[in-house]
Amino acid sequence: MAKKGARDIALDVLNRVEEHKSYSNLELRGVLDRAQLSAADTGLVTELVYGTIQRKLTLDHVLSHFVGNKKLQTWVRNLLRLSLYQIRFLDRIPERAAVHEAVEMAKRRGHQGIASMVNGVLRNILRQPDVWERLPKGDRATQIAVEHSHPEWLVRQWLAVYGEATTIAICEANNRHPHSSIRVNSLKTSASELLDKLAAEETAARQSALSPQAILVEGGHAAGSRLFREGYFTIQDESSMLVAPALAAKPGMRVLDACAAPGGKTTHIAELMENRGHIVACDLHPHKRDLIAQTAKRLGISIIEPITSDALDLPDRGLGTFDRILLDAPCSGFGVIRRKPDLKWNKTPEDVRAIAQLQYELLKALAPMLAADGVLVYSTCTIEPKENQEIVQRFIKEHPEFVLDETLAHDLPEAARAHVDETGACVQILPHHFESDGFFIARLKRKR
Ligand SMILES: C[S@@+](CC[C@H](N)C(=O)[O-])C[C@H]1O[C@@H](n2cnc3c(N)ncnc32)[C@H](O)[C@@H]1O
Repeated sequence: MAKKGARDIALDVLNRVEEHKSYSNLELRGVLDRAQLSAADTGLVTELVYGTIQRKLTLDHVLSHFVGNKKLQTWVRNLLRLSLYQIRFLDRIPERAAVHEAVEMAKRRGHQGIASMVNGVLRNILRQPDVWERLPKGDRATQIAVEHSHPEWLVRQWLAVYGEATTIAICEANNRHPHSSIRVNSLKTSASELLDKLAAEETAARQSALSPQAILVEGGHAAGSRLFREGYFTIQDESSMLVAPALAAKPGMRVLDACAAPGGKTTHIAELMENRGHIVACDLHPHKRDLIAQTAKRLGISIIEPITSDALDLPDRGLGTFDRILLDAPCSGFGVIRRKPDLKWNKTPEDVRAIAQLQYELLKALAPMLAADGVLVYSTCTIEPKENQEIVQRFIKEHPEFVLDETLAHDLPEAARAHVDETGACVQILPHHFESDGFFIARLKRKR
């Protein structure tokens, strides 16, 4: 059988994601592992899958003018979306090539009738480029949702919280390519030394504007490199690198990281503690315990004790109190839509309500484990106030022994300080601020 090309493989992934309601990153990884493509084709398949999912609503809106209410088979709809994505959003693929390829794929997978329909629809769209500017009937929320391809309920929610300009900026940032960033292992090297080492290996890299510990790298192959294997760095988003400094843990302290896997922040905390003290790193899922242990070993860290437990049960495990507690809570993930485009289509307002309830329960359960004068950091990779500011405000109200720590800015890098809110204790990074993940961090203190 002839080897499948990049577009065929991308179409297979899109079909599987839709038919099995599965995650595109998992489907993609499985297919790419088996297909053994060149680096260029791997990049193209990834771009086609993520891009088509990311822009789905815009593509469907344009298609609706040409196919009306016609019921299309899943693969035919996905083929049209995939081809339109290339035509509209990828400069490097000539329009004719995209149409030709789509027609050939339709012939191979279906029959001449489907191929003619695909040909007709795509050529009609090419003849009417102004169709991309035709907004749907409805209010601004409907229009922004279609133009920037986000679910309408989410756009409505963001409009109410952030206003129109910021909502559009968030949506646009979500549709751009994420940077790849790495965190320098300060136990082993410095940012400038690592930049030299990367240059010697001809990896294009530059210092991040957000975090002094972050380096932006081109290409996304960092995990396969010798420097990674030897523990010089960790792959982590720049915004996520603000959390460990916010905890302000000092060498020798006892620290609890309650939702720790895969250990990105736990290992960062250990590096800032100069690998002195003790960190209990808890996660619900037994298989994730090994991930934390492996990462710690690779980085040369010995102070992390990974454990498996529901964080809600931790107070009953006789662990004593801690000087610092991090709750990097499970969340809707709406700050990382750039990396996981399926998220925005799969999550519902009910999911947000349910996860907010769990977040509050976790915070409440961990509170008694913090020593007097201790610091608790609550963080999420979402931009939903229901999972962020509202949780923290409710917690403070119901726990008079805690206060918001208004000195958070002291422990944040200069660039992030402008985004600390009026309480002085919370920071919300939005995806367009630094082209990094949307992240929320709050710092609370237990009174003496
Ligand atoms: C946002 S992720 C943590 C990321 C991690 N802090 C890092 O920086 O690598 C949330 C984690 O919480 C875990 N989790 C979810 N519910 C939990 C619970 N009830 N108790 C403990 N861990 C939980 C998930 O398995 C997931 O690994």
